[in-house]
Amino acid sequence: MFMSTRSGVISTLVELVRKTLNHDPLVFVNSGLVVVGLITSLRSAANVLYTYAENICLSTVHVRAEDPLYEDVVRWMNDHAFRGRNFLSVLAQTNNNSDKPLRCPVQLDPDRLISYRESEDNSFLELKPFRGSRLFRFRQTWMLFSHAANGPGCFGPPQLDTNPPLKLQCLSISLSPIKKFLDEVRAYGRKVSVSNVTIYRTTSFSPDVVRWSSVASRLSRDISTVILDKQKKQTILRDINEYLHPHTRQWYANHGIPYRRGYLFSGPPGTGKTSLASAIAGVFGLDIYVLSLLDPSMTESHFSRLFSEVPTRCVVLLEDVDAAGLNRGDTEPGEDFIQRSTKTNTSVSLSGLLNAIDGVSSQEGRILIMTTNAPQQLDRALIRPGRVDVHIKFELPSREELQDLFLSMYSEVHQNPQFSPDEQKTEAARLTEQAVRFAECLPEKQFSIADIQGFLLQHKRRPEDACSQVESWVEEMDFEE
Ligand SMILES: Nc1ncnc2c1ncn2[C@@H]1O[C@H](COP(=O)(O)OP(=O)(O)OP(=O)(O)O)[C@@H](O)[C@H]1O
Repeated sequence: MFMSTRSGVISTLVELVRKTLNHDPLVFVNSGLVVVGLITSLRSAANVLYTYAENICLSTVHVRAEDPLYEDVVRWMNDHAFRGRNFLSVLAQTNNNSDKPLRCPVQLDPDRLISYRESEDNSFLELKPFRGSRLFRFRQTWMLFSHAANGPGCFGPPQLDTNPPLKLQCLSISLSPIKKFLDEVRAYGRKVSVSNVTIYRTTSFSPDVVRWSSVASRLSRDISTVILDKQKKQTILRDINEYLHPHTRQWYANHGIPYRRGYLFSGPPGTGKTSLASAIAGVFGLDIYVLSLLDPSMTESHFSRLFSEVPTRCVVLLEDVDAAGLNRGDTEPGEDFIQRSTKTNTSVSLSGLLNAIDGVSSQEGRILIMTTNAPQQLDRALIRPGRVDVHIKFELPSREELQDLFLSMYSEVHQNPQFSPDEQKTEAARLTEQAVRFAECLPEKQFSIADIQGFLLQHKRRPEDACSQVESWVEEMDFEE
């Protein structure tokens, strides 16, 4: 009964369409089926052809997200192949890294507060091509750049926080066109970031996936702005200079010694350990890879993998190594000390740390800098030669260092280009005299440079105020302690 009603409705509908269009509707249905079939067959044929071509005449190079090359390729594509082209799917981001100085609406007047809401903002909106495939031409060769959204077969919004690898392809039986492209990309990356230091930190994408990601690219700190005993500064610079020299690498290889060098920077907080590490990276044109043993997402296997994934020449900065509490504890003679650790604040064991530093998979050519406030708490195994080759002790500043800090803070005062050379000389002499006075008002080896810098920052442009108020600041600080 129900069946006969339904077939009745269908035949009425077919009759209606036939009368309206003057054609048999089944012809449309059949034609539609043929078109769909054709499209499906063409797509499968294209897929087969593509796979075939990929195997025999398409060169393909994959670039993993954690490799520094990834950033270089993306930067090159944005600055060249994507420039001036319209894209419908882009990643919008606020770029705060502009080096352009903020134009100030009015002259600085200490008694007049300025609201910047209405003023020019030096951050800008960047729209970057994000995911998808783009065909572009590099030196007469067509190349395909692909940046997948999600894994194959996934629907939904793209995962913005995970970076799948990049794919570069070109129609060639040799990899040489892509290799040339990558050489160009690297050279461009070096040119753009010549005076910058890129800082990489670990990012946890999931409990199993912890990767290096670049978190900042900054103008490198001038080594002369780091206040440290000249002898110590020279020692470390000479040592690193010699270590990085290509002949040294060969020397290590000839003598069968693993090509690695480690430095320990110890001293009270705020004395310049991290500042020196970043200035060193700037001097030698290296990037910094920061690792923390206290990172809750850091397991022992992540730690050793990340250590082995850093590039050949870079600074690996392991900050506050003492804070992890890694040491062997009190051991009986002959006891396997590495297994017996005292209570720690990290899931990386002492043996895991030692293995990462100089195990077989540890990267050669890198510079390891460990910083600590309490070197006496470090296990001897961690700081033995081979793991720590040079120990630089940072101290609270001496009188001479206090003067250096003062002069470095107010260097623009006498270098003012509006002064004649004679005026500059007079100003320089006055500043030196103020620096001596300032340093005499401060007790030696009591405050850290960070403390004193904090005070000087309150008088950025007025060295005479810093001189006249430093005594009361010392009294205040003594009282607080
Ligand atoms: N020796 C120094 N020369 C120049 N600036 C310094 C020096 N020491 C500290 N500072 C200033 O103090 C601040 C903190 O310095 P930094 O982070 O390098 O100290 P640190 O010794 O690494 O401290 P912590 O042990 O707490 O990590 C920075 O702004 C830095 O400019």
